[in-house]
Amino acid sequence: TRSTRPQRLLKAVQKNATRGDPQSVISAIDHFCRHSEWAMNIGDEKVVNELNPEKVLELGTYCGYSTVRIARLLPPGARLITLEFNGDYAAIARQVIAWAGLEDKVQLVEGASEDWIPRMKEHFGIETFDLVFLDHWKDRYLPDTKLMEDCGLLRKGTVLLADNVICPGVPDYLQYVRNSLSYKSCYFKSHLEYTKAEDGLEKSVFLG
Ligand SMILES: C[S@@+](CC[C@H](N)C(=O)[O-])C[C@H]1O[C@@H](n2cnc3c(N)ncnc32)[C@H](O)[C@@H]1O
Ligand SMILES: O=C(c1ccccc1)c1ccc(O)c(O)c1[N+](=O)[O-]
Ligand SMILES: [Mg+2]
Repeated sequence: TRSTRPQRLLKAVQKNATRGDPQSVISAIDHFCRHSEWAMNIGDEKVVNELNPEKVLELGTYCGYSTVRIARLLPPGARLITLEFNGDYAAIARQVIAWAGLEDKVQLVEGASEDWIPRMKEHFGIETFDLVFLDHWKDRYLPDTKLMEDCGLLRKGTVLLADNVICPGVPDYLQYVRNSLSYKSCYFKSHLEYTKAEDGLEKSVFLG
């Protein structure tokens, strides 16, 4: 049977990237997406860098591209937990993360955000997160944000970084973080990965 796009993306990484070199993994995936097949990775243009998080939560792993982008910048001891409920994607992502040599910084959990957000404390010993990257199905951004609030996982200063707030768009989430007195929100205009369509990231700081 025909291979899947994530399988072809992984082959491109194993062919073109150097084991243990996260930047070469990122470049190999960007090249694959520009010249072979578009894929829904955040891409190389939508970037916010001034963060120095110790505890990061990523919602939506897919093939692990953004996982590698974030984890490669984490200092020793810092860690990223990434949630992916599609088993096929999770299997590919594990191999991409391993190829980048970042297994020690990343915990990939195969499961749904709504099931695992309430278990962060008892299962991972995480009290609060410094950074949450929202990039899973767009109808989950708002309910999962409220769930994280209810579970006490956000502290004064926690940064929520949301992809695709314009394309495909997340109107209910945007309205919430931009109008809630509990967040200071700002928009980083960019483009939908590997295209000229407008998109951008919304950075929202939880005020407690
Ligand atoms: C856009 S892709 C993630 C892209 C990745 N963050 C990157 O930039 O490389 C969205 C992923 O979220 C996963 N997903 C969607 N809803 C989810 C949920 N509620 N819990 C866990 N994973 C979810 C999908 O299976 C898909 O792999
Ligand atoms: O929803 C799509 C989508 C819709 C239609 C076809 C392909 C992808 C998408 C597009 C760009 C993204 O950065 C992204 O995170 C997603 N997503 O699925 O979460
Ligand atoms: Mg996205």
